[in-house]
Amino acid sequence: MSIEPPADAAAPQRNPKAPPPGERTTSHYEGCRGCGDVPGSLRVRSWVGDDGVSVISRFDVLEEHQGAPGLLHGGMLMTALDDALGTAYTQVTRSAVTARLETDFRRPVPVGSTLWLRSRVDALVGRKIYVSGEAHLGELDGEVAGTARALFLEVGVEHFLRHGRPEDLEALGASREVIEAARTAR
Ligand SMILES: CCCCCCCCCCCC(=O)SCCNC(=O)CCNC(=O)[C@H](O)C(C)(C)COP(=O)(O)OP(=O)(O)OC[C@H]1O[C@@H](n2cnc3c(N)ncnc32)[C@H](O)[C@@H]1OP(=O)(O)O
Repeated sequence: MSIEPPADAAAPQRNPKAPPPGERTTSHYEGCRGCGDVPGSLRVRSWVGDDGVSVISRFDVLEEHQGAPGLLHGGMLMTALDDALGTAYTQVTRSAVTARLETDFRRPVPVGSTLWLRSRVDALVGRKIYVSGEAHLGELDGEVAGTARALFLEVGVEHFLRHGRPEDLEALGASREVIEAARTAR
């Protein structure tokens, strides 16, 4: 299935409720292994870019992220890119999940390096959010280590109620009534 946005797609507009340029974005979910502050998380941190739509993210590559000796695991890079792209869409629209993620691995990434990722929404068509990003070695205009394009699809809280574990919804601030309703519906 294609993730090429239609040529006539409207340019994405910044959500007026999104944080301003330069501000740190909040983790989209505290339990997230991409950006949450929990054991096993890649601890990707993101800030709103100067244009108010793109997002800059930082990923420090540690021992536990290795795939080949001394080098970052490709799946970890995909996780970081998924997370960064999944943060970029929050500048434009409400919750969404990754339907497709395409990644090109351009350079090996040594343990001990820092990756700086830049991501943005390219187009918004109905529920479809077309997002892309790059991971740069060492600095924001450093060598490109990987690139990604993704299609996210907007979903409502019912997606998480239907497919997730109701007890985890407490972390999202869902009320006891909502959680009980989710338990009953399963
Ligand atoms: C509370 C706050 C928490 C906020 C939490 C935020 C989470 C972000 C976390 C970081 C990112 C993640 O890890 S997210 C986790 C990983 N992803 C997932 O678990 C998603 C699993 N997949 C799904 O649940 C489903 O497949 C969906 C929701 C993605 C799509 O299902 P659907 O809603 O029924 O939509 P569907 O009818 O299939 O497709 C709608 C349109 O999109 C197109 N489409 C669908 N999939 C694809 C695809 N892979 N590639 C191309 N196109 C596609 C279809 O052709 C169709 O086009 P047309 O016919 O209309 O033209």
